[in-house]
Amino acid sequence: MRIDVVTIFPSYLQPLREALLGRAIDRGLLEVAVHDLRDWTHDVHQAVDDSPYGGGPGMVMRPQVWGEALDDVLATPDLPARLVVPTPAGRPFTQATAHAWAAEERLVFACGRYEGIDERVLLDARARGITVDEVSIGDYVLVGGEVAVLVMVEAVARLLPGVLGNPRSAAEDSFSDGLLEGPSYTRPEVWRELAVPDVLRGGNHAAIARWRRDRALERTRDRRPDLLDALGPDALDAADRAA
Ligand SMILES: N#Cc1c(-c2ccc3cc[nH]c3c2)n[nH]c1N
Repeated sequence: MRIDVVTIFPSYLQPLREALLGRAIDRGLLEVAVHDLRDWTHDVHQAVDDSPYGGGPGMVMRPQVWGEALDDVLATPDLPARLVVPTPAGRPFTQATAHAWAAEERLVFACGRYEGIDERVLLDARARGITVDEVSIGDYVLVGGEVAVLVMVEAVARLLPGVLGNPRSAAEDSFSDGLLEGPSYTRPEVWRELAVPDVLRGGNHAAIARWRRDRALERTRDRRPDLLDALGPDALDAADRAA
């Protein structure tokens, strides 16, 4: 997968080259290119924003600069691409989104700042046949799109074949079966007088699977009842309903 990020703060994306993702890049599983939006300005001040039509607080990012940047970035390399624009006004970015995007050849992320990007940039891209996704990583407001891109790139990249050491991790993590993951334990057996649940040390794999499912159901019921509602009535069997 090829990922391009356009931003006025390229250094914000440096964490993508650390740890697991850095190793995935080094192994050629992922290609990441970060572009400084100011490279497409032509004035001495390298202006990327201007006052909003209609008034209001803050500034809006100029369409000319974004248009030229996306023209170049989307054309090189010329791969089928999905343009992703993080925004608090976007559709929710979920694990399902991450799975869908993991199948893409290329993702191009446009990081807004200030009050966002002039709407015509998105309209123009769509008019030229580019798939444009306006997405939000949560119901809170950030200062710019860069942090959201870090979140989304990590969520997508970890699903790419070979990136995670154990592919079962992605298959069994939270949301994979519609539920939150239950609690995890490791050695020692007892720590500060707190013992690991006996079932996990017993070796009965069916009992362990049942216990883990029950803990996941309890946690989901307690913290995210909306996920249970989304599962629908047939998703839970009698044992689940008894949990
Ligand atoms: N995704 C996302 C966001 C944002 C966000 C994204 C882009 C910009 C550009 C200026 N301010 C921004 C906030 N805030 N909260 C979210 N869940």
